[in-house]
Amino acid sequence: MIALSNAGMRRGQRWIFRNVSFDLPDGEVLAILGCNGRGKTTLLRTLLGSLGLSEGTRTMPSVVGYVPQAQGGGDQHRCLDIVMMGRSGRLGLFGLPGKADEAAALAALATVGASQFAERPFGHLSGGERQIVLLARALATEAKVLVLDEPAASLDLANQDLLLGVLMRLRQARSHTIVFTTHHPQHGLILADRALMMHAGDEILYGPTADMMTDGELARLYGVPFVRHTGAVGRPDIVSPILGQPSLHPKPRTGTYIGHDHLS
Ligand SMILES: Nc1ncnc2c1ncn2[C@@H]1O[C@H](COP(=O)(O)OP(=O)(O)OP(=O)(O)O)[C@@H](O)[C@H]1O
Repeated sequence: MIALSNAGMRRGQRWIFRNVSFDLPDGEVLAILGCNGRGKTTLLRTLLGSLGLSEGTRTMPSVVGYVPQAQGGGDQHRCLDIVMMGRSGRLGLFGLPGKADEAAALAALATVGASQFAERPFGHLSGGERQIVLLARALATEAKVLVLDEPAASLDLANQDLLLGVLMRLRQARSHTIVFTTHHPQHGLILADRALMMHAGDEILYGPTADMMTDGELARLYGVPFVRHTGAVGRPDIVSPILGQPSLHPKPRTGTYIGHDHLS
């Protein structure tokens, strides 16, 4: 089980989030939703332990597979090397990766459908391709908990489908406990057993996805009304068996980006 209890994180005088409590059973998937700047990445980083909590407690295993938001660099490293870095936690202090580690890294690349990238420099890949390779690195850790920060953010529809397919298979196998943040509500509906919704004013809702991610709650979260389609064949919005059921769309409206500066 992974958990936060009455967790809060403050930067200076400003609370980034407060009153966050959840306990996610082994093998389940949690989606974290909220508007830009609501504190999702900060929450993940406190869950990972790379940022300390200002209040409350966390329960996490020591080894976690982490997929960060889009990452640059890596011109000097083949994708295989990047994925092999996921093995470092399994090596001793001065240990060097061996054939078994290379085999595990190649298997992880195959799992995400990215074997063709093994010899290519990581820095030469597109943002979406890098995201897929970073998922392979997380799988290569053999950690039972995966934490993904907006994993589909820079992926085109085909690669979203690929990524969701991999995560769906992990979910079906119940082999991993998975936490991910997303701006795609339909990804939460497709994948997650539970949802944590970060509303304005430190209002946190947590529970089974079907109870949390209602049209009304989503509309309240994002400040836009939602229309839900449930798998009608031939609709232009139905793009794949995975992405298409169900799909959610904000009702068309005029206007531009809305900021959500909810914090004092
Ligand atoms: N190092 C920092 N110092 C001070 N404030 C920070 C720092 N990092 C993030 N913040 C602030 O914390 C708030 C939450 O940021 P965070 O990145 O966690 O939000 P988010 O929900 O992940 O946003 P997005 O959906 O846009 O990725 C933001 O207002 C941000 O400006």
